[in-house]
Amino acid sequence: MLRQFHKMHGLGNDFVILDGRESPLAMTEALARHLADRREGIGCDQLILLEPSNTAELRMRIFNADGSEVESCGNASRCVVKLTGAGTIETAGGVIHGDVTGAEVEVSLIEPRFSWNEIPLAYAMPTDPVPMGWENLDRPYAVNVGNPHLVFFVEDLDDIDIEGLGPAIETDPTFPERINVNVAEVGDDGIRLKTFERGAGLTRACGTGACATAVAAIRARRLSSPVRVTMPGGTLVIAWEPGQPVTMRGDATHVFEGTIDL
Ligand SMILES: N[C@@H](CCC[C@H](N)C(=O)O)C(=O)O
Repeated sequence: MLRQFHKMHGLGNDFVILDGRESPLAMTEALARHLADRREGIGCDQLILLEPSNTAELRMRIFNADGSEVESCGNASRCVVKLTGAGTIETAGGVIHGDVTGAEVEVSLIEPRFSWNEIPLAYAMPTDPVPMGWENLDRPYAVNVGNPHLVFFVEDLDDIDIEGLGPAIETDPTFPERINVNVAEVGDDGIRLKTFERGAGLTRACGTGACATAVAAIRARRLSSPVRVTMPGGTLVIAWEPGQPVTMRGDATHVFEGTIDL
């Protein structure tokens, strides 16, 4: 069965996007993993499947490169807004609102959540910060912006072996649904950030990670909104006021389209 796909990225966080709105596609963990494979498939950090929605203009399902289906993806939602023109997108993590503003795309995610059972954590404990540590990373802030994030603030981002520490933190039993791991350095110009993504590893940028990190910094009164978050792939501008959804603005790039035999 031949299917058309689009390859897009947001700041180097890359996606294969399949449109199942008119001809449905039964996605499995194994098929998602195969398509995401950079040697034997097309290659991406996340596979995105578009489907019809009863509550928004379309539904977006998100599969990490390891095949796991997850709730939200900030960079992919900007790409889907750019590709389809949709102003509302249903995800398992809530409805996302989007708007193209010149070369950039702005999306508004859900109102962030902070309770231990909303992250979720395995046990009742504080989340601002979580009283835990892993080697030279400790006392992270836990934030759910549709998907679960930990945010570690450090003095020097370049001192941290995030690829070495990421897997143990992501899969720690404290996080029953695993977790995305963000390491952030606050500076005069905003935040420098690296994210070890659940199910995908170190990526060049993570939109929900940038949102969770900016929200944690604003809550801790280290910065005020809007916040520039610079990742290896580029910069996003994140805005948030307590009690409101968090918004993100940045590039979304179409790379190519093609056909694959499934
Ligand atoms: N790259 C994404 C987040 C993708 C999902 C994440 N790895 C998870 O498992 O929750 C983004 O731009 O937000």
